[in-house]
Amino acid sequence: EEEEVIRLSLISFLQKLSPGDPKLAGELGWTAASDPCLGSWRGVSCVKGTQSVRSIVLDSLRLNGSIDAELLCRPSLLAVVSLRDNFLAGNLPPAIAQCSRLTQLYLSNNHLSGSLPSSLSQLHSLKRLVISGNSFSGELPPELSTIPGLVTFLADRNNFTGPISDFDLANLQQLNVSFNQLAGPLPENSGKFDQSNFAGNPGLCGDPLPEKCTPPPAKPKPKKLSLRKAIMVSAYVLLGLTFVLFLLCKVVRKQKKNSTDSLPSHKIDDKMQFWIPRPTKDFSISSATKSASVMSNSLVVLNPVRGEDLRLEELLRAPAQQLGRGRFGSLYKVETSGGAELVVKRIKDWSVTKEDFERKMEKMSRERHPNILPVTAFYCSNQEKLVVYQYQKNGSLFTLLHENRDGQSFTWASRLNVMAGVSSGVAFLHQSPAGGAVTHGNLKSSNILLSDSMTPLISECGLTSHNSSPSVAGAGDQSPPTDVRALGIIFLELLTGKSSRGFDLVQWVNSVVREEWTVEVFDRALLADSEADDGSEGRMVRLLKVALRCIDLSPAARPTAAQVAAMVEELREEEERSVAFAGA
Ligand SMILES: Nc1ncnc2c1ncn2[C@@H]1O[C@H](COP(=O)(O)OP(=O)(O)OP(=O)(O)O)[C@@H](O)[C@H]1O
Repeated sequence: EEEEVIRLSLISFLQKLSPGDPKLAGELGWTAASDPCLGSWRGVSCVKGTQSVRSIVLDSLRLNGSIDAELLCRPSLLAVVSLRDNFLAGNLPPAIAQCSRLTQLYLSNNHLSGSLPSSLSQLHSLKRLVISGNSFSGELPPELSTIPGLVTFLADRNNFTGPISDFDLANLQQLNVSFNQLAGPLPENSGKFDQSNFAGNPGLCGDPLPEKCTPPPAKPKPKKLSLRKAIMVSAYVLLGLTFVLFLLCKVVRKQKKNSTDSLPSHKIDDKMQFWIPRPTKDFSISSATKSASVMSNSLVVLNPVRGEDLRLEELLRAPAQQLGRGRFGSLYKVETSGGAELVVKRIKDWSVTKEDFERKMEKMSRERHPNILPVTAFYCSNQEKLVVYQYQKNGSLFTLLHENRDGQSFTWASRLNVMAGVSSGVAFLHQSPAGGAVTHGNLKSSNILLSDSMTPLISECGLTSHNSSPSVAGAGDQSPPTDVRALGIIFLELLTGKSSRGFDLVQWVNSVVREEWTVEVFDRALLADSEADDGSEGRMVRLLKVALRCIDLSPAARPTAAQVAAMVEELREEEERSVAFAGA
């Protein structure tokens, strides 16, 4: 009964959010006949193992209606509501206080107006309230700051007026009230925030703003003058913004052009083709055929594939599909006549000698680690260096994060497992006991593959030279701290859900963190993850800090991969304990 009431309430809530689009509920799978907790309701997740809705995330859906809080608050354990980047209008109804378990409320970038209901202060569990970019007006209710657990309050770009001197900032970790019409002295403790969080309020004064509050109030100026000033300031701001926008457009256009220029070969060609069809000076099909018997003897099989007698000749003749052409050569998917699916990396332009290469491959075959993709076989002559791996049908971490179209969610716990696995694999490479460390040199999310059981496997280990001699091309790139930096970027991709291809992820994360908007960097999918409890968010922030240390500009300041692995493992164990505890 109760469940049905909740279902119908939520459907009506959604209908009121999108009055112009009656089909939306159906499109999102919100039907009275289906269960919100069985995964068919998009944007809804439930408390693990229960029928209780925990979060509702309906960002960027062009919703243009209004919020009916009474309908929204029916599920008694509702903790997260996110309706960002829509066109919602009307006010935030006082009945929002009925969502008594609410911890996070995100309403930024809508057209909401009216004053904030003071009943918000009854939300004792509220931790984050984000209402930036709306048209809210009136005073900020000071009671809001008495919610003990409130750590984030972002209300920039609204029309709030009046004083905020009664605000208690002791517990707040993130605050932004910039670009409103607030006035008067700033509250105590404001100095712990950057002044940009108060900017754009001409009437505010006191630390950290440059305007001092001490001088007696100046004679009130005639209204006309201040209006003129305001118009002038707005004109300047508008002019500035237009200029910045213009620059941004240019940069984006340039980046787009660069990325298409430099990566045409990443397009996967579906046509099956013979994979060494082009006769080259040193190596042609005819020369390959002529010496095939010699060559088949020299394919070194390190990890036999069951039921297959792998021979070079067959590899060369098998139909192949080019998967990519990267910095270190081309990659082909090959299917043998016995049905084995393999990939062959054909290494090009590589300065390492045949002996070095063989030594490296054999060393890699002795050193096994659960997160390192083993080399199946390799071939090495003066003209060709080939490395054969098993094809991993679950693809790479890059694909899973950035090209996963079937909406299957990549949970916080699995991301944490990937981070633990990858850092442990890199630490192993760097410390490998069997004579000399190996640096990867080309670590990135497309080189992390996922096994059948979704275990992360680092591919292409030992393919780059770790010789630090400056005479080796690109050797400057190849040091353990460079791998650690790459590890940091992979962590950032996992935490933000954003790709670092054609996008300066590091710069973006740094800018968001500098503005003290830390939580805004996280992937929204993580927000909706029903298994991620309140403690998980703290662990996300700690991992973000680990990632930021990994990408420190000074290589000497970065932690070692082993230290990273230990930190991640600790967080992973904590997460497991908390899930076990919650389930108990
Ligand atoms: N063993 C494998 N199984 C399945 N897919 C793979 C395997 N190895 C690589 N891939 C995928 O094939 C694609 C092409 O790989 P390739 O190594 O050529 O590209 P890259 O990683 O971008 O370049 P590079 O490593 O040379 O810098 C990538 O998306 C990669 O994730």
